[in-house]
Amino acid sequence: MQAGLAAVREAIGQTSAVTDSEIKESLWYYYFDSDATIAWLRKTYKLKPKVRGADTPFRMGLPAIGNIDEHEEAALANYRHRPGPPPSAARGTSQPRPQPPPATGTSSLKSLSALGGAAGRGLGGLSSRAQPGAAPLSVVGMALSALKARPGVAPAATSAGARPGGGLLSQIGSLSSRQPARPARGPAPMNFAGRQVPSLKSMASGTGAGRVAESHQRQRQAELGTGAAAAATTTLYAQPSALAQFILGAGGARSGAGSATEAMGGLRQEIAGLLEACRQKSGAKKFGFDTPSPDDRVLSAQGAATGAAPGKKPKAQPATKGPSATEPTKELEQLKISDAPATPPKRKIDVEAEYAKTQGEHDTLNLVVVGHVDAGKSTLMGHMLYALGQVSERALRKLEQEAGRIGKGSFAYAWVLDATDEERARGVTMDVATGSFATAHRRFTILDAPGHRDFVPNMISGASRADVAVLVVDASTGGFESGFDRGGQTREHALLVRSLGVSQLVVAVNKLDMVSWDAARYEEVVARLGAFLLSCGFHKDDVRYVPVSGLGGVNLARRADPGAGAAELAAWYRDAADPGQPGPCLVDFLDTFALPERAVSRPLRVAVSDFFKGGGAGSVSISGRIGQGTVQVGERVMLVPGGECGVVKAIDVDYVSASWAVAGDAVVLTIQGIDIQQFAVGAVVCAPERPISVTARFEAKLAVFEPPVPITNGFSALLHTQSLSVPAVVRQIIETIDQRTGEVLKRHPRHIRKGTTARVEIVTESRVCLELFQDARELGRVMLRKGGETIAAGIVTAIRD
Ligand SMILES: Nc1nc2c(ncn2[C@@H]2O[C@H](COP(=O)(O)OP(=O)(O)OP(=O)(O)O)[C@@H](O)[C@H]2O)c(=O)[nH]1
Repeated sequence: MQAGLAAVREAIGQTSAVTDSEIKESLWYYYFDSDATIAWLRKTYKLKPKVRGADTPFRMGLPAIGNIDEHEEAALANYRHRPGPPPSAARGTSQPRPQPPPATGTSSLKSLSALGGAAGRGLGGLSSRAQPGAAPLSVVGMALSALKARPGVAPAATSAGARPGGGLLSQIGSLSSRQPARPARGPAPMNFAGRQVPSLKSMASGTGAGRVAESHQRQRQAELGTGAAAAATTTLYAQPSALAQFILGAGGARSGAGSATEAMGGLRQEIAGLLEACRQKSGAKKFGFDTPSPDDRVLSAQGAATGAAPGKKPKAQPATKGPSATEPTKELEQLKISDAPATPPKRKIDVEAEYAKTQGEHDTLNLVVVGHVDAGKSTLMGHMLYALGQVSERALRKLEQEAGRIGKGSFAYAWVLDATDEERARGVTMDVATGSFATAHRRFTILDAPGHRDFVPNMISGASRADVAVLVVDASTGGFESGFDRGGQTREHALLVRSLGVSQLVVAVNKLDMVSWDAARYEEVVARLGAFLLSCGFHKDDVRYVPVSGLGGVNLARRADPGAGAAELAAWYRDAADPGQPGPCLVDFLDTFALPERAVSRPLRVAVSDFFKGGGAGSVSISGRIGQGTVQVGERVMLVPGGECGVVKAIDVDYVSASWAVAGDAVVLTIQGIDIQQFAVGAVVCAPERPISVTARFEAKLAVFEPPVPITNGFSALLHTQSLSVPAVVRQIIETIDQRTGEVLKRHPRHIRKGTTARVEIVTESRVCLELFQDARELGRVMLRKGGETIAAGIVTAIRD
């Protein structure tokens, strides 16, 4: 603690704004991660870094990742820990505490079910895969909605800030109970390699984080080879924790691994002694091994079921006939290492065949809604859902009353999607909200992304799950300009969605009521945006423009909407094919989006965008989008990193329980058999026979946008992939490339500037799940951000380490 205090003090300087006890408390809260503590303190107390980058230590043998600025620090603090308030915030200290970092970095699945509309009841098209007898809104979906909708409740993390009661035992209890309580909402504490640090308890018991350490250790041993295995084993143990020091005494804590092991041995003996005393007191008999064990009984029952002689185990081979320790068996000799992928196990349902039967029957598209802050995204979507009958009249009236009560009446429609208290009080979307609706030929899952620049990482998380996008622009005087000019999110969001593989876009030119439905203003916005979107890589034919008013509900769900302003619009906005008719509305355009091809035959990949305890004891529910492959109830899946396997107990597709799901579906998977501490945002649920690669060094082809300074070797930035962000360094610029021809322009240039395409080698601070773009498009895309701006985006071309 003292060392951590000194390090943090050193980094933030001798300021009287932060007391030692606050630093200690923050350190404790962040599990002694000095980086996160420093980032949080700086952000909260608005402290300037003493020496830029001095507190960002050298990790994993990479070039020092310096120059991380406050945006990145804040983003990192959020992404690494996604914290709730530090314990003292909940306890109530004498001094008013600043607000903790917001819990961002997750997508929030805000169900529309609570609104009483059809959304919560689910839509057609899933009937063929619905679980027999399934409730329309599954338990998981409802639990999820209830948990997320509850104000200020972070699922499964409610005890994190609880003040332990008095007494030594309760304090010890609280020490151990804090650890599992937090990861329900966020990842387990990480060491410098981004790996989960095992607690003493779990190391001793071989459960939870202990298993993480073991599996990482195994992985590390495999990486290093047998010779280095012993060294790897010792280096993986961290300093004894406060709990360890308490149990083992200060000597044990001080004197390193050897005496800690001895002390553990002593502790085990004491525990064994205590157990024996308990056994004697309770009168329980020691198991003598002269009667059938519980295992024997199970085997015997299985034998009976399969027709084998009940109670008989398979006969052991006489020792003389068996192979000696040095003599390989024939079977062993025949074993060969093969490059061919392992054959996937036989599954109960032929999901591909089932999917083929349902194709065309209301295909689902994931629709991300993006645009500058306050462009009117949530209002537009909320009003459209209401117009489509997804939100009941009663629910809307309630929202109007509630919004009016705090003087935010104009946000009533936005509140359909902005469901948290903080979002409503601030009038700003902070997290990705989801909902679903159907048009005549399509089903949509909405991902309403935040527009504020502070929440761009959340926007990336939403957009990385999208097939198609709606870009909302504010056409009011000055409104369009503030979003479109440098620093506005209209440009950044458009670039990001395109870089994330979205090629079909509808631009909703919103708030036209504020310029009296001026056709010239509409044309001006379309012309300026059109040129920019082409430069982002959108094809002219894949971009549609629609004049609307989200607040007035004009031109959203019907062409001839009766809303105020509809007549003015109809005066100049006509159907190109039939000028006698008003022009197409927003829903008309959404209904004509082409369906992207789904990679159903590829190995399963679901990037975890959120996770929580749910679905019964020992189960964890994860939300995410199936990037590729298929999944069915009862199937074995692997979580990477970690490599632990579990079984899928339940699947929810758009809040409806289903027995299978395919690439493109936004799902909640309930998985049994993997400890919650293994889960983290950015982990990937995979097919066990073809897991995704985990890397800290790879090559990417990058398109450079507008970096504040040219990118050189050693340039540091934040790397974003799916819902994950991690510090990274451009280790080497390999070559610049002609974007059109692919021809190499220059090898090893000293820097790359705006508009360049280049192949670079990137190293990341911790290992991330990535795949070659050619193998898995979803997980083969990366983005670099610095100073709160996206500076480059690209695809993974080679995995090095
Ligand atoms: N006059 C007018 N006001 C609108 C319109 N659409 C939205 N607004 C107002 O614009 C403000 C912002 O609306 P939101 O829907 O919260 O904007 P947003 O883009 O979702 O905001 P973030 O998600 O926080 O970026 C609210 O006061 C709305 O009432 C419109 O068509 N006309």
